[in-house]
Amino acid sequence: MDDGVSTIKIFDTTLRDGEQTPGVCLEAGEKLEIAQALAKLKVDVIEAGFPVASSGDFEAVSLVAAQVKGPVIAGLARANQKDIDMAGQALAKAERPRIHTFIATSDIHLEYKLKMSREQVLAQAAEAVRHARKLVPDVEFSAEDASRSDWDFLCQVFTAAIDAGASVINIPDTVGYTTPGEFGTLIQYIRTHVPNIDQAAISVHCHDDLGMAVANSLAAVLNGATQVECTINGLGERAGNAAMEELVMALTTRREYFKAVTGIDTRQIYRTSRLVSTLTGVVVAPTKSIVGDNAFAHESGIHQHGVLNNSLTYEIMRPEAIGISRNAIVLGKHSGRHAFEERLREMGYELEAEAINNLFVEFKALADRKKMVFDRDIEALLSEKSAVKPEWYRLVYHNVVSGNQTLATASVRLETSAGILEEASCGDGPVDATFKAIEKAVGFAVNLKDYQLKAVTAGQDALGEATVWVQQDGRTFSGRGLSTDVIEASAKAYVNAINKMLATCGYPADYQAAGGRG
Ligand SMILES: CC(=O)SCCNC(=O)CCNC(=O)[C@H](O)C(C)(C)COP(=O)(O)OP(=O)(O)OC[C@H]1O[C@@H](n2cnc3c(N)ncnc32)[C@H](O)[C@@H]1OP(=O)(O)O
Ligand SMILES: CC(C)C(=O)C(=O)O
Repeated sequence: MDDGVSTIKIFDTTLRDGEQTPGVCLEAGEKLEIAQALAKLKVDVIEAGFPVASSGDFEAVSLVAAQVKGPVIAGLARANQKDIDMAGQALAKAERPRIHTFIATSDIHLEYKLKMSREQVLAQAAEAVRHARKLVPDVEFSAEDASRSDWDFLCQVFTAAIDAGASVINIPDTVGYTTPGEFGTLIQYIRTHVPNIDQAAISVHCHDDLGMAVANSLAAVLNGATQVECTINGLGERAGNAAMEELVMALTTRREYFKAVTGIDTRQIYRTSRLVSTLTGVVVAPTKSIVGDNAFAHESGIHQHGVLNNSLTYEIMRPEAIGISRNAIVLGKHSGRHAFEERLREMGYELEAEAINNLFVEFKALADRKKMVFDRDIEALLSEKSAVKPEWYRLVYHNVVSGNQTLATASVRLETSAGILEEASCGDGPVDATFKAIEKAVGFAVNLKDYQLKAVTAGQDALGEATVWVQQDGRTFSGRGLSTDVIEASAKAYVNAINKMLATCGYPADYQAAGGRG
């Protein structure tokens, strides 16, 4: 604490707990891209994954550890030697590695899940921290399901973990069960009943099952927690985690109340939210606080009147504070490179000259098809470029004949390293016909789980953004496509999802057995 104002560390777990959102699966390259955005946002800790979970996650944590500088890079590990060793290896190249080890402390988890006694859990927690400390100097210990644990046992476990060398003790509300008043009291209890608490930082990790993850985290801050764990857009297991943008903007907007600051560059919030939404395929609800489309929109006359006179009448923060520009210059096909570059800078992007040149070419192509190019269009172009695209297949051409009296018929041409594939198919509407033609071209059955289409901005000439989810080996992969032609956007999204699926799972076994065709 300094002048009564505490500094709250932001521990971002978008890449670990956020990836536990059903249907989300990020490749190593996608995790790296999000981690780089998080570093720009100036989070204090990036939990990059759970290295023992899969070779893909091990690779992702290693990549982030090697390439992302600035924040502490953490890897999760159960309280056992194998997990901790794997985490240590994955973090080997990190500037500032942290092993985050955990074990449950609630009786319900001990009895039904771990089948361990309290004494065993206590000993295993201490042993795990001791072992992790042999590998890295910074170890975080979490007592899973802390909020439903016996408070005195919890304090014993934390005391042992700190004695064993934990630098951070984390108090998760794993199942989103607690309430702000109760959680604040628990933090106070831990502060007064763990004798060596001064040797460790207090962290909290709240879930949103009852919609109180952010409120509970803030109650913890008011009671002495100095690290909060959270995710972009509130992603996470079940109903998700505390949303970083909400926590940070609550602390920023109500600074006089919380008497706390973070090191976050809030102007990076909006673009990070968009990037995470694009790469995870999880759409942000329009009414979502801070980053939803409606967060700064005013529908009713009385509100509009007030905002026109002074935005403070109905806005408690400025959209510019999170990186949304209110009066953006609208760019069009007559706009030049200077205006385009200036707009990118205002939007918080710092791109290399070559990247700007490439983007400018795409911007001009879009401006030819669309009267006005808005910030959201530019973001969409940027996020499409950013999405990792292992290009097994590339859509070169598509054509559809469709109508209310005609059976929709589509033909597609795909390029692969082995040459050109062309196929045609009928279907139940133009999108179905196109997907069927693509499926015939690649030569294996694709398990389509979901499909979504939305306009990026308003107007008949708006860019259409298609998202497609496909499944293979029990895993879900999302693909995204962008075009003013919604069938083309859909076809691109389908091909992108197939490419991502192949990058992780390889070709389906029956396809390989049949000799393939790509
Ligand atoms: C609250 C949280 O969010 S915790 C993080 C949750 N995230 C995940 O589980 C995602 C990644 N998980 C995985 O990929 C797999 O579950 C793995 C690789 C970790 C383990 O897979 P498996 O070996 O097949 O075990 P499975 O998941 O079925 O069961 C978990 C095992 O870990 C044990 N376990 C669970 N938590 C812990 C812990 N914190 N410390 C030590 N052991 C634990 C369980 O008792 C069970 O042991 P058992 O196999 O001897 O019965
Ligand atoms: C591993 C811990 C911190 C966790 O994710 C939880 O308890 O929800």
